[in-house]
Amino acid sequence: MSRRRLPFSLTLAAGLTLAGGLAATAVLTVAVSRLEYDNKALAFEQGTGVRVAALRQGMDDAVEVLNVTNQLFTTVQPVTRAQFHDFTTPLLQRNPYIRAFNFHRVVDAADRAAFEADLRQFQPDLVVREMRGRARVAAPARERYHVVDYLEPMQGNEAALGLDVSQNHQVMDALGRAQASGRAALTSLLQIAQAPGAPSFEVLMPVYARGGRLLGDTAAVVSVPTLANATLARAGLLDDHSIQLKFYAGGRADPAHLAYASRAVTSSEAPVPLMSGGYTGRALNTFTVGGQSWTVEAIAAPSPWLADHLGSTLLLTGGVLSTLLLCAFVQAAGERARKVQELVRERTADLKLTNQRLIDDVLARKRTEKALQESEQRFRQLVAMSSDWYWEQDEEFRFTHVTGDFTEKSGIATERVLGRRRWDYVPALTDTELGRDHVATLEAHEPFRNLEYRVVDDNGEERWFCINGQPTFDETGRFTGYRGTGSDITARKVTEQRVHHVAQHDVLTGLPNRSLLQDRLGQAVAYATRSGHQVWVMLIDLDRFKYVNDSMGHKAGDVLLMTVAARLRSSLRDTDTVARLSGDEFVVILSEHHDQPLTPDIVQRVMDSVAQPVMLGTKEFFVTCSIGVAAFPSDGTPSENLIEHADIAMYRAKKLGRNNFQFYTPAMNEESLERVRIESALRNALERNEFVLHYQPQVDLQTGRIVGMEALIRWKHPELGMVPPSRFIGIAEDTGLIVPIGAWVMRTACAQNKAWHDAGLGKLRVAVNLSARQFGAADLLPGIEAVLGDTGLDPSCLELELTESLFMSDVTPAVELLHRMKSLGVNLSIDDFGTGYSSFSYLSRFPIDVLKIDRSFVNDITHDANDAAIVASIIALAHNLRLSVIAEGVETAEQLDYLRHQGCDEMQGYYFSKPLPAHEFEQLLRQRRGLTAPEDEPQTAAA
Ligand SMILES: Nc1nc2c(ncn2[C@@H]2O[C@H](COP(=O)(O)O[C@H]3[C@@H](O)[C@H](n4cnc5c(=O)[nH]c(N)nc54)O[C@@H]3COP(=O)(O)O)[C@@H](O)[C@H]2O)c(=O)[nH]1
Repeated sequence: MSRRRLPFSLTLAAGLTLAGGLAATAVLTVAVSRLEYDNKALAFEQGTGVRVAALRQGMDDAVEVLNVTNQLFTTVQPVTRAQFHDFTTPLLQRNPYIRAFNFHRVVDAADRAAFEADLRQFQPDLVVREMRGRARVAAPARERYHVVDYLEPMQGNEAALGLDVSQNHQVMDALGRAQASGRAALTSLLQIAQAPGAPSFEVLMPVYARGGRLLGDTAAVVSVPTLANATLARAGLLDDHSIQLKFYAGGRADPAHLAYASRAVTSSEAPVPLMSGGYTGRALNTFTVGGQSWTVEAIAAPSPWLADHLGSTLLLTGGVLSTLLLCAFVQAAGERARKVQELVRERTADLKLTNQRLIDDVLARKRTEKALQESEQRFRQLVAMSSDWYWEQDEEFRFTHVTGDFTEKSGIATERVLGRRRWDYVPALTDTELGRDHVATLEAHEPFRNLEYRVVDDNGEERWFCINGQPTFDETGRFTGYRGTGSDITARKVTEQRVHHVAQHDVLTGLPNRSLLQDRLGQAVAYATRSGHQVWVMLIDLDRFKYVNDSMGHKAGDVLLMTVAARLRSSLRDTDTVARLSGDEFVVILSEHHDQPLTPDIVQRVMDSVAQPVMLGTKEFFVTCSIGVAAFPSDGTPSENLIEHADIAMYRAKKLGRNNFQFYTPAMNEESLERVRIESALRNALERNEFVLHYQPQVDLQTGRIVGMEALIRWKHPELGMVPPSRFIGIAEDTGLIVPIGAWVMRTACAQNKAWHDAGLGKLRVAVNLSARQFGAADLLPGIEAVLGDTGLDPSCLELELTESLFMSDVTPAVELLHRMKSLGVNLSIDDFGTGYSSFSYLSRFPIDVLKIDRSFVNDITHDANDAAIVASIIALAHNLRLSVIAEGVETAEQLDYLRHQGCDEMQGYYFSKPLPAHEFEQLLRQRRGLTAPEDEPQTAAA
């Protein structure tokens, strides 16, 4: 069998079987189909012949009946009406297709009247008539008439009585033919007056008198459909519709002369279209009766295709199915053969491959054995060279072998190990989760990697080992123990511990850093939650540390921090945590124990320990701190906010003058939030141009004239509204924002003053507040110089207001700085004088020009003798030192009066005017308003 394949995986043999089978089926089907057609044609031909013969017989029978009737007139002369009736009545009953028998009598013109009179016994007024169109009219006078005289049956045929047919060509033509042939003759199809629409013909035979004279003729009116149905019924074919018959008068199938048509198969009886297409035969037969030709058209009724081709269809179906089955069988047989061949081929290839592999395996095994020997040798050499050792254990995890240099590498004698389990000589292993996991791993016979544990070696020194192990099994799969390697990782561990310590501790002080602090805080909170005890978090911030750092150098700052760290540590219990958060900020975690309750004394103790004098170089230095305390859970602080709340409390402590401690309260949080809000808005205020300056006049008490003004900043915030300086100056100082803001104030105030000078409004002096941060800024002097240079303001018209606190820490550098400022030509004044240290000694060393008496003293001079005395003393002191004095916060005439009497030089206060926007202040100048002279009091010009 060929192995070639046809498309769609059909084998060639199956393809040939399919093609041959289908071809044979086709040939046989065509042959059988042809036979079926021939049978059908023969049956049609026979059926047609039977039907034509039956019809012809019917016609002949009709002629014969007429011949019988005509015999009556030949035999009996004259025949009476009654005789005619008696003779024809049984004939009519036997032959229902005969509609009527007639006797056409020949009537001469002379006999017409008598004839008509005779007829009137049947119908009154009857005359000889003829057909004109569809109407019957009296026949006109003619030589001879051919009138219907006897008529049977009369009933239903009355219309024909007395009818002259001499003008009817068909009747007269048939009569002529009958006379000529001596045999009955047929008319063609007639329309009968009494039955219009029913195709009929007449068969006629002449009647002669004994002398040979024509008396008339006998006629039978025959209904063709009745005749045809009767004859077909007689032949048993009336209900057989396999052939439709059409019966025409004449020699051809002319529809105009159709006399009869048998019933055709209706549409409901027709075969369904899919099955239609059977035999379609048609045949024409012509015969002559009574001298008249008749044509019969036979049409085979449509029949289902399947009925006509049942045999061939079955043959085709059977042939195709058999072919397909045979084809499938051949295909399956072919497939099976092919698979067997493929299998044989694959098996052969597999065998070859297996064989090759066996050969390769043998070679590989030899190579492996050799490599193993080499590897073993290398391994021994490597182990000897490396810092690792190799070990083996039995199925009970007892050491059975360690490499020779184990003791040298591990510091442990082999006797301490062999025959024992690992945890026998490292008992701590079973006390830890790591050790317990390890034992579980061994019992599960699973490999393990990088197990690190601590060992004490034979010299009592702590070492760290790292081991890896692999379970071993014999050839039956039984567990036989473990083997693996070990190494001494002590050096790495020490380094790791160092790194870990560094990562969690502050390098300078050695205290825990922020990261470790968080761990400890978590533990403390967990303990407090479990035990129901308190945890206090203290945030400690050194007061004025920045000053030490800036003025004495970072080394001094570091010494201070280390000293404070040591003091904090020693003032607390070992169980408390002291951590350095950042810079000069420390955090202490105090955990309460049932025998050691937490009290504010502990906080005070911490403060006291910090406040001890510190030697920085050769100088003794006093440092204080501010402490905020947050308590968990008593003050409601969530654990994650403890440091934050301690910070808020610490800030409050700072605000309250430093060197004190505060416990956190929720109200502080509000302040803190407000502070955060202000702080974030403040950062953008300058660039958004939200600041303006107001100017408050300073008035000479002798002349009553405005001699200067203090520039006071105002912040117009789009949402917060007008924010007073008391709400943001402190924050600006803390955040350092005061430096750029202060620079803006100085530049704006100088520019404005110069503009008023240029406008001819007097050579006024403008006072600008200088904050601590500005005072400490490195670019203070160049900044002032630049402003004066840029605005062109005379330096003597600028006054810088400083507070005493700026010089309190270390006077010497402050004096130097003031001298350098003074050398620029500006005026210097001490603001809020009397509220700070007010050390008279430094006043003599400072190059200042003005003392500004704080408004808290001025406020009470009229009803507090002390304040009045202080104010008088300040004025006297200033004058002694050749300083000018200005009193601020003057609100009443009484205050003004007292100040004047004490010789105060100038005043500033609501009594004369509140701080005013620039344009309003300018109006004041233009109006040249001033205080009235002392003798003219009360004054006139409060704003
Ligand atoms: N570093 C800077 N500090 C500034 C600047 N502008 C203002 N400030 C400081 O803010 C504090 C509050 O100032 P302010 O609300 O403007 O109050 C000043 C006057 O309005 C007020 N004053 C003046 N006369 C009277 C009075 O008769 N009665 C009364 N109750 N208050 C009065 O005193 C404030 C001026 O004080 P002082 O500076 O001490 O002369 C305040 O400390 C400002 O210093 C700035 O630009 N930079």
